[in-house]
Amino acid sequence: MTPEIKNIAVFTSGGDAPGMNAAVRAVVRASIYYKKEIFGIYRGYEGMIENDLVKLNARSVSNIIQRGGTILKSARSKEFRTEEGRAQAYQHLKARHIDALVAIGGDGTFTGLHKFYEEYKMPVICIPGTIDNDLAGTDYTIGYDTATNTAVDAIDKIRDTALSHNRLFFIEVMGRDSGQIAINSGIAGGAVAIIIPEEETTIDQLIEKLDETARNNKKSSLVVVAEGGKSGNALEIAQQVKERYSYYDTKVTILGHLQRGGAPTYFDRVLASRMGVAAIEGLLQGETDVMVGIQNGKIVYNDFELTMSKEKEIEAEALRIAKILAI
Ligand SMILES: Nc1ncnc2c1ncn2[C@@H]1O[C@H](COP(=O)(O)OP(=O)(O)OP(=O)(O)O)[C@@H](O)[C@H]1O
Ligand SMILES: O=P(O)(O)OC[C@H]1O[C@](O)(CO)[C@@H](O)[C@@H]1O
Ligand SMILES: [Mg+2]
Repeated sequence: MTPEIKNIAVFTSGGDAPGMNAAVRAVVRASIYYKKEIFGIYRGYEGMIENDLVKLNARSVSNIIQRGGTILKSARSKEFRTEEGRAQAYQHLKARHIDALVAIGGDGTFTGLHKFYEEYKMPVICIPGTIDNDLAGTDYTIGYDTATNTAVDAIDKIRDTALSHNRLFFIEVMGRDSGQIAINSGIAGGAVAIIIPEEETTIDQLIEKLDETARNNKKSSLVVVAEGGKSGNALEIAQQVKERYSYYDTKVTILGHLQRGGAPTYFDRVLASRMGVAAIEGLLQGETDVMVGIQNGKIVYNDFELTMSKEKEIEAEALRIAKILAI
């Protein structure tokens, strides 16, 4: 029989994402509801290795549901990738009588958590908190909705200038190796082309599309580019297009980290609240080495292999309509 869980620790890891605070709040309050002690680890795996944790109570998470970033801070820890680093983290957790972990982060965070579980068999559960929405097994990750809305807002503003000056803008959005933000901000922002890592778009194809729409009387255009695409980043793509196609005055805007900040949308707050409660309930029911997910509106628990063995696909429907609408 698995020993009873009494002391739980929660942390945020990888890139911060809007809604992480709402998830921390839900984890803390659900733990207290189920009469468990709850601790917060600062700076993700880095804080675990450095024994940087504090006991939390219901008031520790007051007034954070609406805030971007993460009150627990976040980090990318090189040391946790090593056996020695993870051993040190385990020693500290053991000394503090921590007997279960809730991680809020992306694919990297879940990978580290899985390794830790395999080595020490401490019950662990992951909540997907990343703007990238790049985890299979969940329709949405916390922060993705907010980040995509931020991108759309920026695209709308750039459109004003594109229209006023008859320009072609390449707008780079975030998503390490993932076109999720790009595809949906591109559709919502009315992009003429959306370049994503999951689908090859050659410079020839892009110029052909721009030319076709220009012949259709289009005077300005927006191209949304996901970072890390096969044809290069937005600057490189824009340069290649500029060299061969001079119809437009071409500009590039990289949205960067502004997509990670800001108040979470209602969607991310509710998602984070549901997932936070589900993480604690799952742990207490014996779920371990799993990620909480949401599929067709219902909470699910997916094991590590299932989550990581497949790439999250871009919906074929989204790709199809993006092309139909760009004429
Ligand atoms: N293979 C691994 N082994 C051990 N730990 C890992 C591994 N991969 C990642 N981690 C740990 O997880 C941390 C977070 O991973 P990463 O930086 O990839 O961000 P993420 O969780 O994927 O979030 P995001 O992509 O949104 O920034 C890493 O800094 C590292 O400490
Ligand atoms: O600059 P940082 O913090 O390393 O993060 C950049 C990466 O983090 C992400 O935003 C995910 O949080 C990726 O899309 C991006 O490549
Ligand atoms: Mg990641």
